[in-house]
Amino acid sequence: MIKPASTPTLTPADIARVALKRLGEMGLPPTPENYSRFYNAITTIKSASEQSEEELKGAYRVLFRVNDVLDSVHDLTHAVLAELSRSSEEMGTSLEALQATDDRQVVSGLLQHIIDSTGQVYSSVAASQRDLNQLKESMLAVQADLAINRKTLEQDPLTGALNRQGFEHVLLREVKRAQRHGGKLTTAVIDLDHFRDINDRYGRQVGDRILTHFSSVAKAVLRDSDTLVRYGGEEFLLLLPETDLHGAGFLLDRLRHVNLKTPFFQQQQRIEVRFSAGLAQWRPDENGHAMVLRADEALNQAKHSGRDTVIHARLC
Ligand SMILES: Nc1nc2c(ncn2[C@@H]2O[C@H](COP(=O)(O)OP(=O)(O)OP(=O)(O)O)[C@@H](O)[C@H]2O)c(=O)[nH]1
Repeated sequence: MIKPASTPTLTPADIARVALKRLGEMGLPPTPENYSRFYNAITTIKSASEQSEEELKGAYRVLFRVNDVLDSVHDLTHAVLAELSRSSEEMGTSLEALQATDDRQVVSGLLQHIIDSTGQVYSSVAASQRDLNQLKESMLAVQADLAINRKTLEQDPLTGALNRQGFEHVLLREVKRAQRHGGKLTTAVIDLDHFRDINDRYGRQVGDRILTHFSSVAKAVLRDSDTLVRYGGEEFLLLLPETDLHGAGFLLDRLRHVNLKTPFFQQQQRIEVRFSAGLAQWRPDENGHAMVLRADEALNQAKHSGRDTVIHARLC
């Protein structure tokens, strides 16, 4: 069931409430320092200190390889230029000598020398072209590594959905796009209901598989242009370009319907998971994070009004 949110705008107290909820989820005491850490977590890209050792190792491996390839390109172009300059000097000297003599034998010797020099330049450029082709292949391999690294950095390993860091990029891109084209953009923050009970009853491993199952169901109802994010433990976020509140409400109804029709089964036992959600449509006077906070606040209201429901944050 869809109900309008009762509070049209977010007050600082609303933001603080959302912040405190996030701090609680992270197990942090609500000190001012932690409050700003929360804010950073939601508004900025993960800092290097928060990246895992593996992520950093991968990033450094790629950087070293890029460095090696660039060094090789530098050495190669330097060698080609030196060779060209030497040959051009030699040919210049031969030409001068050619102009200064009428002796057929000397002319013939000088012409042969020019032909040899041209041949050397040709083979050295041909060798450099082969080397450059090899370097191009190395660069393509580095590019593939970068794509894998980026995936590792921006994807949630459990569900394959985007993580928060990946979401930051998509959010920025989609808000810019909506600004440029006067387009619509809506976000949904979705939280599975009573997930603690599921973990307690069936164990955390089953809980993990239910999270993966839910994200597959969500992916199945989304359009290619929509984005699914694992926003927190049992919390997901949808970013829906070219969609208004009405369309997003329709989509969440479909998600609810498909989710109930395709429950998770554990040893032939049906485990039904329901969800609450908050929806907010981007306003031209706000940034993407403000929209997400409004959706988060609407989600809070959905939880307080008994769960298994979707609340729309007011557009104005
Ligand atoms: N299995 C599993 N559980 C997780 C993961 N991340 C968070 N959780 C669990 O999700 C539960 C969230 O509990 P609560 O914040 O109390 O929320 P809830 O039980 O869903 O209750 P409401 O949101 O109020 O409906 C906790 O038990 C977390 O341990 C995860 O990656 N895997």
